[in-house]
Amino acid sequence: MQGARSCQGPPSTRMSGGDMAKPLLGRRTVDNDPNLVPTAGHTIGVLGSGDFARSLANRLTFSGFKVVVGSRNPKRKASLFPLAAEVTFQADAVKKTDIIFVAVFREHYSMLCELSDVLTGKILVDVSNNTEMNLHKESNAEYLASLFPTCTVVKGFNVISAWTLQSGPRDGNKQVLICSDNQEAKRTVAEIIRVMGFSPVDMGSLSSACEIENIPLRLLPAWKIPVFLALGLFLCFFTYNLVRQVIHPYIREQKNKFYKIPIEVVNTTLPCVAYVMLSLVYLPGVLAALLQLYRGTKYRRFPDWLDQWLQHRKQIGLLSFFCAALHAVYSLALPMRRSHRYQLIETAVKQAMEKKPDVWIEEEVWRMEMYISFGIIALGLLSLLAITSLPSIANSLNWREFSFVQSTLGFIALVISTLHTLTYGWTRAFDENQYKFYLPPTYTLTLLVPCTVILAKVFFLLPCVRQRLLRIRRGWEKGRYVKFTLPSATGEFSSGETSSNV
Ligand SMILES: Cc1cc2nc3c(=O)[nH]c(=O)nc-3n(C[C@H](O)[C@H](O)[C@H](O)COP(=O)(O)OP(=O)(O)OC[C@H]3O[C@@H](n4cnc5c(N)ncnc54)[C@H](O)[C@@H]3O)c2cc1C
Ligand SMILES: NC(=O)C1=CN([C@@H]2O[C@H](COP(=O)(O)OP(=O)(O)OC[C@H]3O[C@@H](n4cnc5c(N)ncnc54)[C@H](OP(=O)(O)O)[C@@H]3O)[C@@H](O)[C@H]2O)C=CC1
Ligand code: HEM
Ligand SMILES: [Cu+2]
Ligand SMILES: [Fe+3]
Repeated sequence: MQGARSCQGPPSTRMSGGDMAKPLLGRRTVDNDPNLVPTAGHTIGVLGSGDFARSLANRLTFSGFKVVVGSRNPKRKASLFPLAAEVTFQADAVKKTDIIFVAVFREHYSMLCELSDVLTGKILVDVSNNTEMNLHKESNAEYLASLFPTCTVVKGFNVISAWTLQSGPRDGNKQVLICSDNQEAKRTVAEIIRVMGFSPVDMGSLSSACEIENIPLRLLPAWKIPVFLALGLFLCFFTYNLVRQVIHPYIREQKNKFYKIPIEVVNTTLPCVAYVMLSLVYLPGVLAALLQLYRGTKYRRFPDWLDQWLQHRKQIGLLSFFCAALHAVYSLALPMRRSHRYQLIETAVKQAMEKKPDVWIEEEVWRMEMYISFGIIALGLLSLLAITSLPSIANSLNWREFSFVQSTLGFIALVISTLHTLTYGWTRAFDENQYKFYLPPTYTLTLLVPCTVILAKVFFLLPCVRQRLLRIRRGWEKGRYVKFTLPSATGEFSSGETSSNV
């Protein structure tokens, strides 16, 4: 595979693997040649004069290296580089150094072939990225290695953006993942990375290059489905609330209520999304348990959709928390608004004219005290879940503690959110005036899934169901007449002990 496209050297000098690479490169280059210890003052080459080359040259000169840039058109590009950097022709630049960053796109690698003679025995650092995952058969770095078999290729820097390079390692990600088949070359590049203020992370041999090249292409992969779910729910509920709160009064009573869109409509939509998403975190667990009860075994795979769902619960939960937090802030802002002040004055004037001295309604007062308190507690619990999902915190908890917070406290948060919604809604579901265009109040819609989840969880607590579920999770199977006794048949131990994160 390598030989076919190589544009360098006779076949006998080609290296096919890591170990064979060593004698060719020669220990000379790293250990015995004092010029090659990559400390400040050493000359480093950069091929290409684009954005990345420029940032790289900047960072390298700031770090004390001498930089020589190889361009096809050095006269035109020289002004773009720091004065300390020498900008010259590609072949000229390559001759002046032993470590060369190849800052051109993969598509143009083959055009560097004319340099193959001067490149012999040097270290090439491949910094390239692809536009798509697995676009090519082999990684860019392996392709470069196949074109220049007498060079040592080190993959690195592709996970760092030109911007991060420019602004220095204080902002953004500090880690530079590198890999190579040649240990010494890798050590040399790692040292340069360290001098530049980043931290090198050894990813092993050049065959890892593919993995490293895919990293910058992954845009929050686990978040895609949850984010679309949240956006979809938001859109549904937003439209529904818009119709009920704005369009209905406009059509039926010619009243202009468009001012409600930025805060009131959003603040009915966000909590609904938060609440439904929270119930969707606990629904797949219920479905999984039902499936296990029905099948009478845990040794069969869940269907793919359920598997996917179980794996996305963290992201769904965190998005739910995000919406709930926004909802809380929006709710606190409700009485700040000018419209609210006008309404207060309006009702006060009305009451004065009707000569009603006391407008205190005990039931309404209690309802509000209750639902706000429930909301605050629920948000508090969700914050706890969100905090424990930070890797550093999660690592400091043992498995039972983590599962207690995530599974038990999370479910309690769902129950309290339900109380919050119920006390907020109160008897409104039975009030005909609340039905706009026959559409029921929004909160009644949101109750469906959460209440199902809560009822199902209560069902699992029934002793007979619980026993069976516990046995199944301990490996018991329906129809296999294996004598099986639970260590504690009375159900002494908590469910946390027997469940595992699927
Ligand atoms: C703000 C927030 C942050 C979150 N952060 C995280 C997070 O960091 N990490 C994370 O994982 N989740 C996170 N979540 C999601 C959620 O809290 C967890 O997934 C939680 O463990 C789900 O609890 P559960 O009781 O439904 O499921 P689990 O306790 O996971 O059980 C689910 C189902 O799996 C099956 N099962 C359990 N044990 C076994 C077994 N031994 N063999 C076979 N099947 C079994 C059962 O059918 C069970 O019903 C977060 C949620 C929120 C709201
Ligand atoms: N921009 C970024 O943030 C990052 C970029 N990278 C990687 O760095 C490499 C360079 O990217 P970037 O600097 O953004 O790209 P640019 O398009 O800005 O620069 C590419 C450079 O390649 C040189 N080049 C050499 N041969 C050719 C040729 N035949 N045709 C066209 N150009 C050629 C050109 O320099 P000249 O005309 O002087 O010869 C040109 O300036 C890519 O592999 C990219 O994936 C990696 C991580 C981040
Ligand atoms: C500090 C925390 C919270 C406060 C102060 C708060 C406050 C409020 C207020 C004032 C309302 C009424 C909104 C209106 O008048 O239109 C409301 C409704 C609601 N809240 Fe909360 N809440 C909090 C947390 C939560 C949490 C954690 C959830 C669920 C995850 C939640 C879900 C809901 C729902 C579903 C409604 C009904 C929306 C509707 O249909 O109009 N709230 N909350
Ligand atoms: Cu919807
Ligand atoms: Fe070229």
